[in-house]
Amino acid sequence: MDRPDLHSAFTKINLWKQTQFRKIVYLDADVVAYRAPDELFDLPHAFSAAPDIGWPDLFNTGVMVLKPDIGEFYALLAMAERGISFDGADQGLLNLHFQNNYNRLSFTYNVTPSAHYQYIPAYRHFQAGINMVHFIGSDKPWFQGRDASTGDGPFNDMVGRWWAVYDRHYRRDTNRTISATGASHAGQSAEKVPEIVQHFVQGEYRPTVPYVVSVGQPAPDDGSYHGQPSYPHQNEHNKQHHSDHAQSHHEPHSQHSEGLHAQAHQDQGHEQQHHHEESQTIPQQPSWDAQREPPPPGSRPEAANFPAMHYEMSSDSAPFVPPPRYPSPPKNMWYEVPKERPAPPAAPPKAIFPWETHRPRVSRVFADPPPEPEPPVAEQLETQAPAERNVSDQHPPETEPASGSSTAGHSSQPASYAASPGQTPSSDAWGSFSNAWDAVPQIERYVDKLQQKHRRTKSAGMSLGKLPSPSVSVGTEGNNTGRRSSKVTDFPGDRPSLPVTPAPVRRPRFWGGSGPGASLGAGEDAENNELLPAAEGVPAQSEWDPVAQLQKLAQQQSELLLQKFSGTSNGEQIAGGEPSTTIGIEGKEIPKRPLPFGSEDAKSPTYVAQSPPVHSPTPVKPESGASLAARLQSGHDDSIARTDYAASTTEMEEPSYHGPGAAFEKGEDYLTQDTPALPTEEEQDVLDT
Ligand SMILES: O=c1ccn([C@@H]2O[C@H](COP(=O)(O)OP(=O)(O)O[C@H]3O[C@H](CO)[C@@H](O)[C@H](O)[C@H]3O)[C@@H](O)[C@H]2O)c(=O)[nH]1
Ligand SMILES: [Mn+2]
Repeated sequence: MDRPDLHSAFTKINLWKQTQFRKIVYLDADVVAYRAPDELFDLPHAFSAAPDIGWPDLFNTGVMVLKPDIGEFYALLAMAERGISFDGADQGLLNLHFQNNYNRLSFTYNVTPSAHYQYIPAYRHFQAGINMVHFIGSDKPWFQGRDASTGDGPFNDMVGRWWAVYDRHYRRDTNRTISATGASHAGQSAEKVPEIVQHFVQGEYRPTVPYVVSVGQPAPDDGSYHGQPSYPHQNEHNKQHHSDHAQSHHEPHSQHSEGLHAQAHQDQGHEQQHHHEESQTIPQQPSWDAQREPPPPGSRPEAANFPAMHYEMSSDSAPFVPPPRYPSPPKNMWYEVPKERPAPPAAPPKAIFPWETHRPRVSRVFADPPPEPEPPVAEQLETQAPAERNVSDQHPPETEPASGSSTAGHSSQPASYAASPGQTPSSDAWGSFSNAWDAVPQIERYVDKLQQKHRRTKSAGMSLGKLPSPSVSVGTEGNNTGRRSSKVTDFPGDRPSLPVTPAPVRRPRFWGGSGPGASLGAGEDAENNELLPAAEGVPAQSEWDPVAQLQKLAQQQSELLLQKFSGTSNGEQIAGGEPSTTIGIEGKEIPKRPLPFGSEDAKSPTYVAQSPPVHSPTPVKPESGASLAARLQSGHDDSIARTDYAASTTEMEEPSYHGPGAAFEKGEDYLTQDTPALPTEEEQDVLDT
């Protein structure tokens, strides 16, 4: 940050080893307290801090409430020794350590003004509740001098408060007469401002603007600062300040019941307590200008209802003597030093399917998309993976293989497309766009011929483009048998009228896995279905009992097949290069075998009984919502990822603890394996020598 002045900021971690204290409220030296934030000591949290204005996901380390903890200390020390901090100072270190596991304090405990503060309405809204102000950055008020921050605005308001505190403690008008009644300051003038103060408060001792004696402002008798500035420009400043702060500096809980009388609150002399230097005005009442008039007769005593808390600066002049030694790290302490930067995003997943690496480049653009996509080119077909073919009856032709493509090689021309009449776009589709080929009569004739052929094929009851039955795939694409055979809802003939594909859903693995019985009605289709809209007329998922439907289908299929294949053997020939299409289909009946062990009573997770309420999916293995959620989030568990959570009403439990790491999970033990503890001091000595 180019802040060499922060060279010692890491020493803040010593706060955590002050275990003689139950709780520490730490304030940066550049914090000014508008009131004493006593309540912070009662926070139950181990660590609290307020958001940082520069990056509000972070906390600012200028105000911290912490429970000293020797374990935390050694953890922080381990980081500090490695220089782990994204800003080179304590804020970068502590934010890495506590990350999001901190109790967020209200911003009013660490209001960090800046000269370019944008959110003035918020400041105006909340300013009455400000507890502490923190002058972050290198431009501290004492370097800038009091002339640097005059005028209206939140920043100058707050800088003015800092000077008010400064003046109360250090103002010595040695060579300046502040007012006509300056004689009352004679006693003070004799005192010397400590050199160190003069050194730091450069703005005060090397003023850029000559001070002008102000006449006519009565100086307070006790010499304390009463918000009545002594210099003309300060007067200006404070008048604005005054009006800005109307009704703004009441101590939040104090009752000003006698509000009928505007009051000038006497400052209590301690900045931590009450800064009612400004005359308070109650807006609905005619205001009394404390600077010009005496208090109205009969007004109540000023500040009569203020709490009588009193804070003294410590008068203990004994220097701090650290204890001879601090406790060693706790036994079995396990601490994983957090990574300074988040891990770089994982590389894109490795390509599995051929089309991921050989994706054809899109070269044609149509102004209006045709009703049906253009036919695929042969090269594309050859790279189609079998898994995609399973849904050839649902995918647009673009991603759909022609059946002929399985006999790869002869399909490097449009003919291969036409060999799949099932996918020939309608003539309407062709009419909606044109290309150079349309003018070539030979091509037109060729297409006509194909279409005739297609019609014949159709009438013969064979749909060439459809997926073969399980046994077919054995004959055509041996290595893909497993995948293709999982499809039981494809029929060599017309599709049955039964609704077989309900609204697209994800299905869990246990329903559709690779086991022989489990392949019924699931498999890859579920994934592919996701991309597709629900078909019209298809029943809602909730009404669809796959077990019943599949049995019905199995029966219908056998009947259908028996019917078809008893008479139309030429269907195979028309199939164009797939002579084995029907072999094995006959007599192939989906057996009524039992469901896989353990899932006998299982309903499809997407099947919902007709009676409310809706139930969540029934996993094979019962699992708590929280761990489900965790696995779901991690994205590692495929079976979870495929579960239909949209239908689930399971309440996801929020983890109750966000500790720094798994080893610190609440209620759990440390990792079973011991990580070597930090060396003891004796060991360190040996190591050092
Ligand atoms: O010579 C020094 C310098 C700093 N400090 C102490 O260290 C604190 C931090 O320095 P400061 O100048 O206040 O830093 P900020 O400008 O407030 O910068 C931000 O960044 C710092 C480094 O991360 C954090 O310590 C601060 O809390 C955070 O507000 C000071 O308040 C002092 O308490 C000293 O005691 N002596
Ligand atoms: Mn600071």
